[in-house]
Amino acid sequence: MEPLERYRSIVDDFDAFLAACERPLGNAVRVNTIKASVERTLEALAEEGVGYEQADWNPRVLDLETDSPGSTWTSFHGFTHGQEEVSAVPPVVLDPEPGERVWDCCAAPGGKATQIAALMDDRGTVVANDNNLGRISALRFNAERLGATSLAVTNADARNYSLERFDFDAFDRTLVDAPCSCEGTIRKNPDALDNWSEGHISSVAGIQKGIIRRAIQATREGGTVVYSTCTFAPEENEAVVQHALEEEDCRVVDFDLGLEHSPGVTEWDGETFDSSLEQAARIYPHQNDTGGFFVAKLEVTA
Ligand SMILES: C[S@@+](CC[C@H](N)C(=O)[O-])C[C@H]1O[C@@H](n2cnc3c(N)ncnc32)[C@H](O)[C@@H]1O
Repeated sequence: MEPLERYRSIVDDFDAFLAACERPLGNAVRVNTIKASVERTLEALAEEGVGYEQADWNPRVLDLETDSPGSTWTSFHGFTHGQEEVSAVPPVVLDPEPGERVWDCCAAPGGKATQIAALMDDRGTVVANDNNLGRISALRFNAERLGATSLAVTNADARNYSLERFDFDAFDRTLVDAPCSCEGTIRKNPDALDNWSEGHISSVAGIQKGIIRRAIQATREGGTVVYSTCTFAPEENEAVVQHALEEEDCRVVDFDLGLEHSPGVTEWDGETFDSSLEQAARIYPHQNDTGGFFVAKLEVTA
C-alpha cells in the first residue's frame, strides 16, 4: 500500500480509502441484454439458487453471492459477463445510441466493448481494437459468447490508427479505456502494486497521451470521447486530458453518475490543470465499496 501514500493530499478520508483498498471485492457481473433481459436473468439466477444484489446506480450490474460467477448457468449461456462494478461506468458515460459508429480503441478482453454493443441494442458498429494479439483472442471469444454481432475486431496501435479500411471518416463516439498502472485494481488483484514505479507511470502516461490524441482526431465534430483508467495517478488521468485540451480541439463536459465520486483534481505536483477537469470523476474504493476508476468525458469541437 506504500505507493498509495502519495495520494494522501487528494483523497478525502484517506484512512477509509486505505482500509477499503485492503478489502477483497465482491463478485460482480453485468447482465448482457443482447441475450436476456434483466428480468429473465434474475429469474434464471433464482432458479439456480444464486443470490444477487442489484447496483443502485445500474440495474444491469449485479453482485453475485457465489465465489465462481463464471460457472453459473447464466454465465454459461452468456446472460451475464463477469465485470467489476466500476468497470461498467465508462460505457454508460459514453452513452452510445443504436446505429452509431463507436470506436473502443483499447478494447481487449472486451468487457466494455460488449457492454457498448448491448447499450446500442447490438445495432450499429462497434470497432473493438487492441494492439495485443494475445488479448484479441479473449475479445473475440467474449464477443461470440455474448452474441455481440455489431462488433468488428481490429489489431493495431491506437496511436496511429488508420480509418482507411472504413467507408466513413470519423466515429460518433470513442472510448479510450487506457492501459495504465492499475492502482485501482488492488482489491481484485493484491499484487497490483508489486511492480509499481514512478518511471512506469511516466512511460504509460506518454502512451496514454498518444492514444487520447488519436481518439479525438478520429471522432467527428460534436462527437464524444470518454477517457478512463483504473488508476489514481493524476499523471495518467487529469494530466493526460490536459494534454488533449492543449493539443486537440475538444472540451471537458459534465455527466451524471449515480455513484458517489470526487471531482478531478486541478493541481498536482506543481502542475495546474484546467478548471473544467473538476467535471471528471474520481471513483475511490471507499465511496461505493468498488474498485478505483477515473472517467472524463470530452466533446470534440471545431
Ligand atoms: C485497461 S485494458 C482495456 C480493457 C477493456 N477496455 C475491457 O473493458 O475489457 C487496456 C488495453 O489497452 C491495450 N493497449 C495498450 N497499448 C495500446 C495501444 N497503443 N493501442 C491499442 N491498444 C493498446 C492493452 O493491450 C489492453 O488490452
